[in-house]
Amino acid sequence: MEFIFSLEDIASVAEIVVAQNPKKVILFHGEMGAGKTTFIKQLCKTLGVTEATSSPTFSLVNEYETTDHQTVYHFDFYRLKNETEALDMGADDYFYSGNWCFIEWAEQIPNLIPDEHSVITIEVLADGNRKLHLN
Ligand SMILES: Nc1ncnc2c1ncn2[C@@H]1O[C@H](COP(=O)(O)OP(=O)(O)OP(=O)(O)O)[C@@H](O)[C@H]1O
Repeated sequence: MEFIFSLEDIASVAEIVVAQNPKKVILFHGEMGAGKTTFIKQLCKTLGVTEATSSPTFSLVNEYETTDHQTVYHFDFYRLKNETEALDMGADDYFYSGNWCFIEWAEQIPNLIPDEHSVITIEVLADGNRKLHLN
């Protein structure tokens, strides 16, 4: 499933993505600045996170609660040194907890990703719009 969208349409794209019943562990692929964090923030809103969301670039993970008491974890492994560091912060426990796990730079932890996951790839188009692919 593929969408082309700007920031104006991001909420409707996030709604469609959630309606597709993706796996709860979702890997986000895309170059720096592609819009991974922006889309994850929107997904959080769509799921019912009301508090402000920010990038977990330094903390590795941020945790949010939705109004209907679902838990959402947002990971950014860009600065991770090795997979051991991810195990030390309890990555396994998070990934198999049954909660939403949105993971940026999962390429850094190839051996820790559960088999059951979805992938969202975001690409920047020449006109500045984004192309999102869900599988
Ligand atoms: N769908 C979109 N249409 C237009 N601009 C967008 C879209 N999504 C994000 N942007 C813009 O792209 C910029 C980078 O977005 P963002 O920080 O989410 O990228 P990222 O992929 O998370 O980057 P990084 O890997 O550095 O964390 C922001 O200025 C944001 O407003």
